[in-house]
Amino acid sequence: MLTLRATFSPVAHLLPNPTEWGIESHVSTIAIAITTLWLILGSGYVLRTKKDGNVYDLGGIPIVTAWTFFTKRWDFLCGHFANTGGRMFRFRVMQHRVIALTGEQSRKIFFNNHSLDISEGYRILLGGIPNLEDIDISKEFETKRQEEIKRILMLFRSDRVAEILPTLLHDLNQRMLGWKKEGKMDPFNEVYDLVFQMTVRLATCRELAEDKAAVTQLSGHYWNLEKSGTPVSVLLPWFPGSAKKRKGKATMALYRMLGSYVELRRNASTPTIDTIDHLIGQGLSDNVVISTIMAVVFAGVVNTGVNACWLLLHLGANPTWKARAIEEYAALVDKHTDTISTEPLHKRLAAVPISAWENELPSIDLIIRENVRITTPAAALRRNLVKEFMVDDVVIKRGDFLLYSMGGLHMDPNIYPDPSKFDPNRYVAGRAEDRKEALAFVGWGAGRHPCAGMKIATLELKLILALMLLGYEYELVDGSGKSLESLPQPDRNDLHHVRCLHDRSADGMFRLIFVHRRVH
Ligand code: HEM
Repeated sequence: MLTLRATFSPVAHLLPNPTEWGIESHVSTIAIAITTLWLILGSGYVLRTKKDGNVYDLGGIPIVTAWTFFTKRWDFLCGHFANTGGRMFRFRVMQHRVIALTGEQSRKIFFNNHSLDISEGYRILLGGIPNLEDIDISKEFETKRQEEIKRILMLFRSDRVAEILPTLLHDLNQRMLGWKKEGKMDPFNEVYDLVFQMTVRLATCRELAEDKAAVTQLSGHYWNLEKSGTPVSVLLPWFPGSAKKRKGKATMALYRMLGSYVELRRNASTPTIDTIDHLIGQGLSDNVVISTIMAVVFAGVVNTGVNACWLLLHLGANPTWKARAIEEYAALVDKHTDTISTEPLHKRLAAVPISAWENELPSIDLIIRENVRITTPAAALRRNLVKEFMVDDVVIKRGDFLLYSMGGLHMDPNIYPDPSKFDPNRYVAGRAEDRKEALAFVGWGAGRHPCAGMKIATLELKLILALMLLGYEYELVDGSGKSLESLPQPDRNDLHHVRCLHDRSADGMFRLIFVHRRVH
């Protein structure tokens, strides 16, 4: 008679035979326990973290080891660098090998090596950016990256930005009027909305930017896509789960929506200075126009949103720097506009020339630099697409992925003492902490891929800050309305919003909100 033992499982022969239930079953149970323990200890030994020359191979079952890389990236990097004594380490994301670099020499290679591709790194390891294969027109979208970067730089040339400046300020003012004269707000929602509005104005056309419902709809598709990079969708990209479907749907919805505005502008009788018209005017196909808009939106919204929020938070918690910033803005307005003007603030700010915004706000430049340092996300990603090379005697094969923890660099106490402290004076002559090592500050990228939006993002931040500091009084309070004693740290695992650590207190209320009162 066949029993349960008649299977091909290697542990099946250890299973108790129901007909022999009794003393023998105890023996078998013990045998199972011993085998399981042996398997756990054995696999733990085989899969343990091992040093191989100058690099550590992370142990464990690859999918399990890599899981927190997707769910808690900051903790993943800090934890493994702590365990390896700050040395380079390797792990697997499915079939891919990922090497986490550290140190000055590796950093120089990471940011400068010509074999390393930036798009592939983010496309495969991040997932939450539009994968144009999802809408099956990838070939048409394969425009060369360099051409795209050139187009983006051209879009934000000073003369174009000067023309659009009054409209940007008008948009911000309109949105801020929605906050009422005084009240409370969650900066991580409201300030993000300001940034999204500016991005739409900068990247598309008037018909879209001035239709609030359409901007909200676009923002919904954007966030659906941004958040679709779940561990399952990245680790198992072929798995037809809800994240994959959501991503495909959001990509299609974004593409269709932007496409309808490109068509609208293509059929318009008179061209305007708006971005879509500018791109159409260069003879580009609809798909290239749409991919350029998407590149601007995806490169810009999160980074600029995070920085706009945290600038206001840091200044809210640092009265000395806030007072200095207000003084600098007031001097700018006095110098460039009519001092007895009764025009509303946003109109007076619109009269300040771009060159003054760029060159006459030195303290605010320090404040922004410090803010970018503290909020820089966990890691930059690359893929070696060309030929094998070495980093610190470790072979980087063709196809390998590399990551560099920009956040770790910016929080390194050997470079930036007391790194969590908001201290814009770190950069002034005499201290110059950001020059202690090569590329010690990478908040705007470095080497082969510096941020193509640095100038426009800095201007956006300065505009929001000017309207908030000159137009409002605000303070930071907790959910029960009490002034905050100290500013919580940014949650660097939260790649989308970088909200505060422990954002909600035990009673579910936000730990941090703004109480604001409009004064101008
Ligand atoms: C405060 C806001 C911003 C910050 C802190 C920021 C930061 C960065 C950083 C650190 C990189 C380098 C990433 C890497 O090396 O892997 C980068 C690249 C880039 N950024 Fe920004 N960025 C901001 C806003 C923007 C905006 C508004 C745009 C769009 C106009 C933009 C466009 C780009 C592009 C296109 C690249 C890639 C450049 C290349 O591939 O060569 N960024 N940014």
